[in-house]
Amino acid sequence: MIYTITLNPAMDMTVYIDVLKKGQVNRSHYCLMDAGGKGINVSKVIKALGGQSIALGFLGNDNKDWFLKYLKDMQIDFDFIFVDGLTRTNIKIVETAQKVYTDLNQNGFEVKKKDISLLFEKIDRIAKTDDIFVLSGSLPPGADEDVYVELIRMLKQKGAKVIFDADGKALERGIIGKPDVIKPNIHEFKCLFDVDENDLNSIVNSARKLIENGIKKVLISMGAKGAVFVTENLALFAKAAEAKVKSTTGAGDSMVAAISYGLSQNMDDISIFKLSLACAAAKVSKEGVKPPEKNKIEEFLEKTKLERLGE
Ligand SMILES: Nc1ncnc2c1ncn2[C@@H]1O[C@H](COP(=O)(O)OP(=O)(O)O)[C@@H](O)[C@H]1O
Ligand SMILES: O=P(O)(O)OC[C@H]1O[C@](O)(COP(=O)(O)O)[C@@H](O)[C@@H]1O
Repeated sequence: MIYTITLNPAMDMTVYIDVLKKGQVNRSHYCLMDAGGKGINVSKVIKALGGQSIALGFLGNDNKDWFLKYLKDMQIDFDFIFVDGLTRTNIKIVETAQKVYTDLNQNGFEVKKKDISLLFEKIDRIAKTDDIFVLSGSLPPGADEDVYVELIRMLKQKGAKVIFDADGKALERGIIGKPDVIKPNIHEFKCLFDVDENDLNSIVNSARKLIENGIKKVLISMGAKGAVFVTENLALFAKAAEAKVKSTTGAGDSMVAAISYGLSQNMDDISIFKLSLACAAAKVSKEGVKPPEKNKIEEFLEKTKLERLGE
């Protein structure tokens, strides 16, 4: 089974506006609301691919009804721990004139020690050998910065596979637990290594250091510039597919969904990378944080071209 863990979910409000004028009253001509947060988006795209996952993590008690209905309508299974307060609302501003995408993410509800204990107990109870766990997104206030490394160690001890996607300190600490796969975007990767984002070889060399330390696969996404995938035996690059971009939110999560689905289907690394690129391209073609359709993913899959690096 694939489990996604979202410790800091979000209601994503995507606001479409021609141009955002700072310091003025702005009026949006179109607005969409989606249940989001990294693992939740991963679960949505796994569903679109025809797979199954269970969404775990925390959810705020005060606005849980809307969130749960959204997931039920999408036929996504979940088993959350409810905490005091509201699940945050994250605002995604799409400026249609210049195609500028701006995110305004909140901190989120505060979790208590007892919430964290319940999470560890639940995961300890659930996790079995060969399960796939996706751990992704920011840590909510109150969560110790070592929560991810501890979860990863526990899951690996049980023989589960771990895919990890986080930012800043959470990423820095989390990789100490040696997750099987990580998917930083280039900005997150640059917090780990001082690389020149235009020099693909320097990115590959740095990713190899993580592989030497026990991480098996590293996918570095680079927005509109494409992505690099490094494993023990491979280093690949692909340009981003030409897509009519309607929202970039959830593009990275779609790649994580493709990796977890691919691993669950025993796909080889090349197929996993291609599927990641196709899912991301199909996602950016959708408005708000709606998951892509399977036929769109398949269309992009046919067009995906890879280049080998470092040979
Ligand atoms: N503006 C864009 N145009 C085309 N593809 C994009 C665009 N933004 C993202 N993508 C695709 O989505 C992938 C993930 O996007 P990225 O922004 O790097 O991840 P994250 O959402 O984690 O920050 C990219 O590698 C690319 O394939
Ligand atoms: O937990 P964080 O880092 O604040 O990120 C949460 C945000 O990221 C998203 O999961 C989108 O992530 P990506 O664009 O990186 O795929 C949103 O749904 C959510 O608002």
